[in-house]
Amino acid sequence: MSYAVKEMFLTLQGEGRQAGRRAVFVRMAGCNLWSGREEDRATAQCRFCDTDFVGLDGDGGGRFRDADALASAARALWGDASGERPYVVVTGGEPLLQLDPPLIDAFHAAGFELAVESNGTIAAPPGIDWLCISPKAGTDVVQRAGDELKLVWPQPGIDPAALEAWDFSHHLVQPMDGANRQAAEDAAVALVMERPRWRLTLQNHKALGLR
Ligand SMILES: C[S@@+](CC[C@H](N)C(=O)[O-])C[C@H]1O[C@@H](n2cnc3c(N)ncnc32)[C@H](O)[C@@H]1O
Ligand SMILES: Nc1nc2[nH]cc(C(=O)O)c2c(=O)[nH]1
Ligand code: SF4
Ligand SMILES: [Mg+2]
Repeated sequence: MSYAVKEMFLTLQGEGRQAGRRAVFVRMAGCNLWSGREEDRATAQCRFCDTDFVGLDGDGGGRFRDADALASAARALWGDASGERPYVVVTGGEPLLQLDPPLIDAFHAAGFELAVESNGTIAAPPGIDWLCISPKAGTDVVQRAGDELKLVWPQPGIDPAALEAWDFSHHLVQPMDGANRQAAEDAAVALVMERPRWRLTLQNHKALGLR
């Protein structure tokens, strides 16, 4: 099958337990919880998105005819830096709309360790090396196991205590960026102080002016 990619770039992973790590980001186009159009935001299932995932027009974006073409473009972005296994983060949009077993195999064949950032409403295929799930209030999260659960906070309608029962190695809380970011940071710190299972994660790339 072919793959619709908004953009592809080399940066540092900004968020979560792998923050600070050199990574190729592959941002898949499209999401199942929002059209990506501002006029639809107020009625979308996910209303706080900080990302443009519409179209194929970003740097390194396009329609890739098959899995090998996409994986080798990502591998070229990594370059010849040695000493660590190349690391790719597939995000979006919602990457599990498109990430299928042939693409997972192609990333591995290209030498990558594969991380995925997903909203958890689509079951993850096997073979992902690092799975981050970020639940959205009011949605049916079917993927309740993985490596890290990244809760954007505050989200009325989500009970952090209930999420502690899900099968994740790390429980992270990330302040919601937007008009109320200061209040969101305060709320995220308060959650950690109340429930020590949770650790704070900040969006380092934004503070650093990276993508
Ligand atoms: C743009 S989403 C793409 C992956 C997937 N659709 C998801 O939601 O997990 C990447 C990450 O950014 C987080 N995110 C989106 N908007 C945010 C915001 N306004 N503040 C903080 N994190 C946000 C998401 O929760 C997710 O963890
Ligand atoms: N540097 C950087 N780190 C990130 N971690 C998760 C991101 C995402 O949008 O999925 C992201 C992103 O957009 N940029
Ligand atoms: S699910 Fe992810 S990509 Fe989709 S609108 Fe929400 S944050 Fe954005
Ligand atoms: Mg982002």
